[in-house]
Amino acid sequence: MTVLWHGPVVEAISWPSARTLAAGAACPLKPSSVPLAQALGCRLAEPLRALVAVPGVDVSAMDGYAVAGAGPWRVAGRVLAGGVPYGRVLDPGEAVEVATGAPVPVGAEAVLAYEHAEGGSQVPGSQVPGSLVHGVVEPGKHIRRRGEDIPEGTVVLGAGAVVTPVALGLAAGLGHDTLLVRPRPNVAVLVTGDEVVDDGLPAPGRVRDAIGPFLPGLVEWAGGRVAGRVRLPDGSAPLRAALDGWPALDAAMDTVADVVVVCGASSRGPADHLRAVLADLGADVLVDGVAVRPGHPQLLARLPDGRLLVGLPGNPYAALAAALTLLAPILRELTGTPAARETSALAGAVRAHPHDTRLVPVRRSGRGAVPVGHDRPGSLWGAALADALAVVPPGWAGEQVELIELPAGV
Ligand SMILES: Nc1nc2c(c(=O)[nH]1)N[C@H]1C(S)=C(S)[C@@H](COP(=O)(O)OP(=O)(O)OC[C@H]3O[C@@H](n4cnc5c(N)ncnc54)[C@H](O)[C@@H]3O)O[C@H]1N2
Ligand code: MOO
Repeated sequence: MTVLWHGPVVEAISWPSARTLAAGAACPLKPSSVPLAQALGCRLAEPLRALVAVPGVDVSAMDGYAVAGAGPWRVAGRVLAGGVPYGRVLDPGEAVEVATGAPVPVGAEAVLAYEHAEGGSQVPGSQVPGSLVHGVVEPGKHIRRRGEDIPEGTVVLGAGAVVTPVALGLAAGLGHDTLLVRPRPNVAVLVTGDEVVDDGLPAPGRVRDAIGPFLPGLVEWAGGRVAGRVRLPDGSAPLRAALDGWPALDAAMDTVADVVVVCGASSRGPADHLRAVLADLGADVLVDGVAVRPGHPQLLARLPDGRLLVGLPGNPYAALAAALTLLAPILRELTGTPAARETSALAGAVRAHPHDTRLVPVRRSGRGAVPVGHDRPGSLWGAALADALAVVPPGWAGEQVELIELPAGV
């Protein structure tokens, strides 16, 4: 809740300084070894190597006959993928019926696919041993040699690569059960405000929580995960209890939070208790107000145990702007993710602020970034229409602007 402020005015830092300071306040989390499925979306903390060669032995690439020497070939046996390998060296003039992926016998020089063989059985796999097959083969045809796709020990992905669904499949194929990754930072979310309700139509004087619902997706997109969300009534005691009782918060989330986010209570009214509680706890306030619109009353503090706290304003669009200014750079730094920078011309009328950076919702187009409007601090409408926020510096005179990407849907 915001009420009139009668205290001293604190100088807000510039928007670029706030973002740099936030990134600088975090250090990459210690790498940890996790089962494959849990590594999805994380970044590799070490290069991914092939623990085995692919294929692991010489195998057939086709269903047919592994043959030695010139034809015709007398069929001497059959090997299926996963079956018992053929026990002896194939002599010239001999063939072994093989399935795709089955190891070819030592001595085999090529594989004759069923459809190119004559004299063999019309029903694959039902070849009468001792019968003759005819055909034309090129040396080495349809045999995948050991290590031909990926030699053992090869680095297939570098440290820092994102573990995508495909990378998980690759890692499994190369024999990995676990991966050493930068873990996803755990974020605890505290939503304050007596007027804030979680479901249904808000009664007069109430508002629906519009910040709690966008944070999990935003946090995930920036490399972290929301490990728990706690609703707090207004007042310093509940906030103090939640932050002072951080171990209790960890226990409630069943994990250790790396970052805590407080929604609302960030402004300067006597009823906005975050600063007082932080002072009381002995926290080190690193950012206290940023010269940006919207999102002015955002806050970054280091708690006495070293963990970081981000204070987001209660107005939802202001909260989004603040989350992209302070929270996203912290999460990227914790996961060792380099920041991507994009610039664009602005295709539409935008008025710069004399002192503050403006974050303007835009849609990228061939003509440049087009402002979509509907950008009042209390409304997420414009940001929902947009795919990026344009960073319009104070006094901007029409030059290219930086774009901050907005989290896309999945
Ligand atoms: N005297 C001053 N007053 C205000 C200043 C200032 O510098 N001096 N800054 C204004 C700005 S800018 C913002 S933004 C807000 C931030 O206020 P708080 O962070 O303290 O948040 P509240 O006062 O609790 O709420 C503001 C507004 O947002 C609504 N709200 C709160 N939480 C949620 C939520 N989870 N989902 C949706 N809407 C929420 C709340 O009902 C209020 O309408 O302070 C200005 N005042
Ligand atoms: O953070 Mo406030 O938007 O700047 O309304």
